Amino acid sequence: MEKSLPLHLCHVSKLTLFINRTHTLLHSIAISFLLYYRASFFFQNAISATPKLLILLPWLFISSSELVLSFIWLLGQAYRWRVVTRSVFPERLPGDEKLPSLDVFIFTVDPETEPTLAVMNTVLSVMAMDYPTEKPHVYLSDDGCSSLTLNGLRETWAFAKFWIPFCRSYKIASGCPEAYFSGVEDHVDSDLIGSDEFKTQREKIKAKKKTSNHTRDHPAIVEVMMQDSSSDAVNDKIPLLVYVSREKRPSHPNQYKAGALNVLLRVSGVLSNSPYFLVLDCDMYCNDPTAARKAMCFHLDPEISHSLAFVQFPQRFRNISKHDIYDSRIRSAFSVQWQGMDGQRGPCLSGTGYFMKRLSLCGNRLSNEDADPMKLRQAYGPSNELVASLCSENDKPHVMKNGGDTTSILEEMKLLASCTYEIGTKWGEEASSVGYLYGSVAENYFTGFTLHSKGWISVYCDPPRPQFLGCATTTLNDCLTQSTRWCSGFFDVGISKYCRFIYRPWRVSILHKMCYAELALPLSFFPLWGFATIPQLCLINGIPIYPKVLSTFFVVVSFLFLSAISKHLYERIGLREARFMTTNKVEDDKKEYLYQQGIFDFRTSTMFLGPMVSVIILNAVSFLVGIARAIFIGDLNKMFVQVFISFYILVINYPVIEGMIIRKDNVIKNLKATNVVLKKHGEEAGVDVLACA
Ligand SMILES: O=c1ccn([C@@H]2O[C@H](COP(=O)(O)OP(=O)(O)O[C@H]3O[C@H](CO)[C@@H](O)[C@H](O)[C@H]3O)[C@@H](O)[C@H]2O)c(=O)[nH]1
Ligand SMILES: [Mn+2]
Repeated sequence: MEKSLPLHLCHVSKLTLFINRTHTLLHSIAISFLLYYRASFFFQNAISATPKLLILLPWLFISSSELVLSFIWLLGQAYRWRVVTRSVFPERLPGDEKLPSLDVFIFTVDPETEPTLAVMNTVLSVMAMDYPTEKPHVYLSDDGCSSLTLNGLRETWAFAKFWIPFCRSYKIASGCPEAYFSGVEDHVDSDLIGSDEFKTQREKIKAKKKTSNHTRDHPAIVEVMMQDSSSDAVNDKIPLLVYVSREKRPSHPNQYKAGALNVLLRVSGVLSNSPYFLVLDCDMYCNDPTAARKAMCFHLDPEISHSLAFVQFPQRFRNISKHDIYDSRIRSAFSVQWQGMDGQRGPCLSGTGYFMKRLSLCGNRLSNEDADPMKLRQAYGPSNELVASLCSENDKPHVMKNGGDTTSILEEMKLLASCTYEIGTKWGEEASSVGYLYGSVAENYFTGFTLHSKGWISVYCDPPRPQFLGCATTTLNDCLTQSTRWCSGFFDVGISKYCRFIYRPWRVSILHKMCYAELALPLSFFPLWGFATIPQLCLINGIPIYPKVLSTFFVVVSFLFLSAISKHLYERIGLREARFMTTNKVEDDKKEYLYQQGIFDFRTSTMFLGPMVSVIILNAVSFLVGIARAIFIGDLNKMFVQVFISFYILVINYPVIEGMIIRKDNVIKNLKATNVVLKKHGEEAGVDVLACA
């Protein structure tokens, strides 16, 4: 009886479905009216007199902006079409002995920006997961090849022998020591911290830290930490822990995280070969020991298991402030888009916090007739051990435990982690089924996308307690660096032959295609620039480009504005709470203070600040000109929408204006400097513009 109960349920809220679809319908009717209004202008002008270029050009620009925005909006509706949520029942899983073994991959690259202590906390948190003692195997990939990280891992191994039995015995809610002990800092003796002894100790540690290798030219290093088989009580056993630093040579491209992922796929293949693996960024500790069991509720469900590639958990962050001024929690992705995609073939691969089926990346095509060792070697490389692991039954105990030859296995793993191993093989090759794909800095998006194209599905699991907690980017500079990397990564894929609409178009539904296309095509810059400059320049020059107040089309424009804003607020507030430049995870007290207080930190490059400041100056000028026109010429009726747009842009950018004019702190230095430079350059141009008006 118990067995027939489902392991998970999928809910579709009828109310949300109704609201979303009605909104889509009404909004698209209004858009059609607006497009009709624009088209009729060109039509009338074409048959009447020849329109002046000065009027035609802005109309053309604003019409194309509206067209592009409508297209983006239309793509975005795919997320709203069928939003699903899921619940899981880990207590209904089969007994511990029937659970599959699980490899865990953790990645770190630089001990300077990714503090070793935080990485070790992540390692311990997964080692302490509530999963049968011998089944998880934890691998740490260190792309920085730092002795600090390796020594840290050795220490962690020693500490784990005490920590993990403690967590198991007392059912500690989070296996991350830092999270568990936080609060203890309050009791730290401040006299001790001020003492000379403390200072000398700190300097010693600092000096030790500097001895880290951190090089881009080194051989592979692999170290396996495991208990001897004679170990005592079950509760005292701890998972296998492996340190891997792949070989790096300046002459060989390292393929960033995708390269590191493929090395761990191979190394773990010969050592533990678990049928599933969990991928975590170094800052994402496991916040709920039952996370793996929750994922198994999907992977072990016979109904979907054969086609399920991965279970994605949302990225949640431990350092989000009340105001969250930079939207560091990435609400649209994890609260709207992924749920919407889950109603189709499944969410995107988010890079961290997911449980992947090994078969989907290694050996998808391995039907019996294909399992020719020669062919396998061509695809997977020369390692016999690896080919054997591909052919063997999954879930086998790892080789070393069975008394295998330790040295030869270590040598094999070093071969698998060498930078020449992939030459001539199919690793990372586009459209092969071998490993993570190269060619985009957003390896997660690219790989997830091709998995979906090959017919695999994914599910999104978002339980109330965050399963994994990471460190969000909390400075403007980091947020901009991160989104630039993502956009260029997505765009690389979007404009390649892997464009969602042309790559294997028959494999996925039109709605799922639309979701992927919406992410891959960063077109919003075009309407954004259009709306931030065209109505304003026209206002300054006295050219009306929107309907008069209280005309029929004015109602259409107002409806579109209110409909867009209210839907946005409903989703964000009402509903629920090209080089891989890694983000900084060091908590800087001053920056952290600003973020927590909701104070914008403008210490970023003028490349980002320049456009922002110019737009604000333009909108301020056009708003003032608009008001002056209303008073002296009395044409507010014709110009109302344009005056309103300028005003609205100024209101939503208030923090920048505050930084430019009111604030005196040094955090806004760059902004002030940009402002001064722009003013100087703008003065002459500004005179010209005003002269035209
Ligand atoms: O050459 C590299 C570069 C990065 N990393 C690791 O990749 C992870 C993600 O890097 P981070 O700087 O934190 O980037 P984020 O923007 O936070 O990462 C998101 O976006 C990436 C794709 O751009 C995905 O790979 C990540 O999983 C996803 O969390 C970190 O653990 C790094 O240590 C490596 O192992 N090797
Ligand atoms: Mn990160």
